[in-house]
Amino acid sequence: MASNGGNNNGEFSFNANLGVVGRKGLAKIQTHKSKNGICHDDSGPAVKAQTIDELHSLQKKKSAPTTPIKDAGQGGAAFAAAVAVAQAADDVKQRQQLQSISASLASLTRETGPKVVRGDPARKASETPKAHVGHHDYFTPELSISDSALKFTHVLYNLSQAELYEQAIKYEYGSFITSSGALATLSGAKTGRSPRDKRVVRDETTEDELWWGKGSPNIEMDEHTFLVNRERAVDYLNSLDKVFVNDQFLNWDPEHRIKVRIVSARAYHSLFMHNMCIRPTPEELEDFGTPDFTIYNAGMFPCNRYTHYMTSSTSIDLNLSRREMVILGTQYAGEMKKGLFSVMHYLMPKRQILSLHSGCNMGKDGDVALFFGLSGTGKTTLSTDHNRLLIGDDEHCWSENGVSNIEGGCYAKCIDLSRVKEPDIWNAIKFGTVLENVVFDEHTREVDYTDKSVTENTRAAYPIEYIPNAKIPCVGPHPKNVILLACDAFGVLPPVSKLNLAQTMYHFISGYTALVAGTEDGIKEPQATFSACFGAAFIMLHPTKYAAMLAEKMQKQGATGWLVNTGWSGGSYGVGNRIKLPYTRKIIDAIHSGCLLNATYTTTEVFGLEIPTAIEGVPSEILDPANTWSDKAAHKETLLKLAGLFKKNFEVFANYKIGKDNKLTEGILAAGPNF
Ligand SMILES: Nc1ncnc2c1ncn2[C@@H]1O[C@H](COP(=O)(O)OP(=O)(O)OP(=O)(O)O)[C@@H](O)[C@H]1O
Ligand SMILES: O=C([O-])CC(=O)C(=O)O
Ligand SMILES: [Ca+2]
Ligand SMILES: [Mn+2]
Repeated sequence: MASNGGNNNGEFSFNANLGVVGRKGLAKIQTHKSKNGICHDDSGPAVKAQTIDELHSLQKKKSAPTTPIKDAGQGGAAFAAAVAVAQAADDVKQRQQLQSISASLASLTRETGPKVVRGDPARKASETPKAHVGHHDYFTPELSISDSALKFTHVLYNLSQAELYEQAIKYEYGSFITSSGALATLSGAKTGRSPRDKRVVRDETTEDELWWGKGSPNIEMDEHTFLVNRERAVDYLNSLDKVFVNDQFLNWDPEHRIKVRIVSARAYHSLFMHNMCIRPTPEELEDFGTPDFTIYNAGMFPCNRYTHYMTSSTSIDLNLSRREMVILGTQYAGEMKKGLFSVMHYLMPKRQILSLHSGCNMGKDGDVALFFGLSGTGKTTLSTDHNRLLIGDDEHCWSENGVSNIEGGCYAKCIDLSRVKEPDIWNAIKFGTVLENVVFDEHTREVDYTDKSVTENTRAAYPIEYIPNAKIPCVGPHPKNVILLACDAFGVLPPVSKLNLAQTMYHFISGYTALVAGTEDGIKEPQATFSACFGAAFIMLHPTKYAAMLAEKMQKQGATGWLVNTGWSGGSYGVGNRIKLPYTRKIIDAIHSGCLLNATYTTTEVFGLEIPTAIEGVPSEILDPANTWSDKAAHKETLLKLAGLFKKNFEVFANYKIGKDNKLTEGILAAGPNF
């Protein structure tokens, strides 16, 4: 620098002699003239465009037509005619699609739905491929009697992951691409579900069918209030520049597939559901028709606190007869996933199919295992097993045909995620995956999975095929093993126990887990949670209905029940430690292989659980918790305390009949702790 521009003082200056800046202004730059005297910037071939806009329009080609062109003969005229027919059919279908979306978005008090247009309102006219400007690109209802009906609603319909990334990054505050290619998003003020804001319309039908009252997750609301909230959500969505619409499926069993439509305000929500529901093929989408169920997700837009029943600014409202759900005042995407799960908990039992809050995988020989458990107990972690085929991680159906996954994706907890311990989940966090509420380095975009700054409930939502050994289609034969997972922070339940049918039912109905409450200081006592059927927040009928179905199916198929404690060992939280994941995996391996079925067992006091004396790869002394506590008196005291909590919880079920005869009921009541 100093040699060609510096002066003696080390300051920077221009030297006029160098010809860069002259006193009379800029010096002329000499260019080499070519033979004909015309100057060229480059020597490559020219682009086939006259303008910048035209150049950009060349970048994207129209997606392949989804209607297969049949009878396309060799002759040019015949081919052209076939193309025209196919295009006309395409036009009709696309117009029907838009009409259906307009109907979904219709206000119930106005005559017609909004005018809907396909595509991003920000899309430049010049970017619109010519072929797209057919009459199917928009849908205008006949009547326009209000200002809101005059406005167009832009619909971003079943966008791809890449398109949704662009939408999120351009328009949604808090969206970033992480170093592994996942989309990091923030779910806003809510980083978990709001069960106390979930309401169900109580009408003549649901009055008798559903479980109401103490212990039930179904908080009632009336039809009118539902319609008020529905109108609020629909008006909000129609007031936006654009809405996202996903048309997808639930349930891999083709006989019992449900068509769902999700209307949402955020690309994050659309991408989440794209990953979590079953993705239709282009052909299936063309013939989608009218959805069986529709979600209106208004996200951050709150409910009106002056509306009857509203006790916060969040409301998640389910109307089974209208087959609709409205979400107001929460952006937590899990509400959509679990809202649809509630719907399945209503629809499937009506068809004699059992809906299950469980993970599911299958061995190479076709042996299927279910993993029940409350949030954080290990359904996703343990069903994702490199040696087995993953059928699904969270929601399944058990029918006469066997098992089927309800979803098309997985939703893994990410807190303290380790590449070594959970390699398949780690590798699934790549392009297309939604990463909720994680913290990352501002420069490298490297995620720090140990960071709980936003929440402890950090999550990754990815399509199931991101797990290399996913079983696609996600169906399997009848289960051989039914594993009940409990994360016992009291540290008194054995790492594994073999259950008889009555015990399996007892623990299924109890639905126990105990986690350490939150991350607040000073909490030393684990908090026991009992959630019937390991998913009380999602069931719609009385727990005994699901329990009776499970008992019947397990009995018929000869499935074995197991209770696995993925929680504490060697003392309660604070003294002991969480059982090492590799040990739990060894225990699960022994269940799958059949080894554990033929092991030697002893029976524990109080809970009367059968525990094995040895398992390959697991230190034998940890198999009986009584051995691992140094303070024996504290162990006995804690054991009795937990047994008391079980007993108290089960009192409400004592008056219910389970199954066809009373034998099962009596057996189940006797299968609990004895002290
Ligand atoms: N011994 C263990 N067994 C299973 N999981 C363990 C164990 N020790 C630690 N963990 C951790 O516990 C968590 C289990 O979470 P997981 O996502 O599997 O829960 P889940 O049952 O699928 O819950 P949800 O229904 O909320 O999705 C994971 O973060 C896992 O790493
Ligand atoms: O629903 C959620 O947000 C997470 C989940 O899977 C559960 O709680 O069972
Ligand atoms: Ca899970
Ligand atoms: Mn779950």
